[in-house]
Parts: sequence; C-alpha cells; structure tokens
Amino acid sequence: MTGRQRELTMRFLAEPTDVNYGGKVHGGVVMKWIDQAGYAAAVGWSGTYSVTVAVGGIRFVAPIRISDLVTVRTKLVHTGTSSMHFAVEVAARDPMGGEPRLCTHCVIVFVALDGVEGKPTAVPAWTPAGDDDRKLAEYALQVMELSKGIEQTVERYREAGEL
Ligand SMILES: CCCCCCCCCCCCCCCC(=O)SCCNC(=O)CCNC(=O)[C@H](O)C(C)(C)COP(=O)(O)OP(=O)(O)OC[C@H]1O[C@@H](n2cnc3c(N)ncnc32)[C@H](O)[C@@H]1OP(=O)(O)O
Repeated sequence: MTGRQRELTMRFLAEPTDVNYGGKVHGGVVMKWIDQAGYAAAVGWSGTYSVTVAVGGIRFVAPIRISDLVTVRTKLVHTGTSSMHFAVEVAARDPMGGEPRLCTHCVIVFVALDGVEGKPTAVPAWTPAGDDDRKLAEYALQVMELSKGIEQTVERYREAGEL
C-alpha cells in the first residue's frame, strides 16, 4: 500500500464548534483539517509516522459556513528524500444543493520519521508522469522556496534582536 495512494479526500460537515461569531469557520480550524488530511496522506504514502515541517502559500479564498459540506483534497506533488509535498484544496458547498466553492488552498510538507521520536527517514519516491504533474511539482517547490526565504528573513531579524 505504501507509495501507491497519491490522493486523499476527507469529507464532513462544518459544525457549530468550528465557527466564529459571524457563523464562518475559523482559519485555524481550516488549518487543522488541512494538517489532519495531510497527516493521513503522508503516513499512507510513507508507511511511517510523519510530522508537518512547513505550510506555504496558504490563502483563504472564500468563507466556509456552519453546516456546509466540506471537502479537503490532498495530492502528492513532490517527494524529496524524507519529505512529501502535498497540494491541498479545501472546498465547501451547501449539502442541500449548490456548487462547491474553493475556500482555501496551500502546499503542506511532511517529513517521515523512523519512529514517533525518531529521525527523518526515506519515503517512496514519486515521479511526475506528465506536464500537469511537473507544473504542480514546480509550483509546490517554488511556494516552499518563497516560504524558506521568509523564514530566513525572520531569522536574520531575530538574530539581530529586532523581534
Ligand atoms: C503512533 C502515534 C500516532 C498518532 C496518531 C494520532 C493521529 C491524530 C491526528 C493527526 C493530526 C495531524 C497531525 C499532523 C502532524 C503534526 O502536526 S506533527 C506536529 C508539528 N510538527 C512538528 O512538531 C515537527 C517539528 N520539527 C521537527 O521535528 C524537525 O524540524 C523535522 C521535521 C524532524 C526535520 O528535522 P531537520 O533536522 O530539519 O531534518 P533535515 O534532515 O534537515 O530535513 C528533513 C527534511 O525536511 C525538509 N525541510 C526542512 N525544513 C523545511 C522547510 N522549511 N520547508 C520544507 N521542507 C523542509 C528538508 O528539505 C528535508 O527534506 P528531504 O531532503 O529529506 O526530502
């Protein structure tokens, strides 16, 4: 089974405990769903315990409302040695009808460990099969490069004691 399931989808209803005073789902709750779907996808692909190492390019495009049917879709778009990059889309729709709306998208990266307190370990490699796959992989790598650039900027300011 490891190294075979490239896509994973979670579906559920947005509950009253997920929403803020305006009836819209908290951004942090959406991030938790992304993390959970990414975790299931990562351990499925790697066959080992995996941890989130980075999230990039997260954009909350449209709100999710209470009782919406939510779909979190993850797609593996790149593997490194121990890392797995997933493109994630969160969509929602009224379960009584209506078109799905894209609500959030991002890239999330997991690292496979050789145990719960372990070290990074190799994952089955995934190779892009066509132009669409190659574009997705390039997109994910660019997003993560930009995120690493932000991390380095933050680090520079922290080291200079300016934060
Ligand atoms: C048995 C128990 C089951 C429990 C079942 C419960 C289930 C319930 C539901 C689950 C719910 C959801 C759960 C979600 C999973 C968490 O939420 S995990 C918690 C949040 N994450 C963490 O705590 C991770 C903290 N970070 C770390 O421990 C270390 O940074 C890591 C991830 C082990 C990496 O260590 P490191 O020394 O940086 O390792 P290093 O060898 O330099 O890099 C490893 C890889 O990371 C990549 N990397 C490093 N930095 C970055 C970056 N900024 N950007 C991109 N890639 C990077 C490297 O490029 C490298 O990739 P490869 O070249 O190998 O492909």
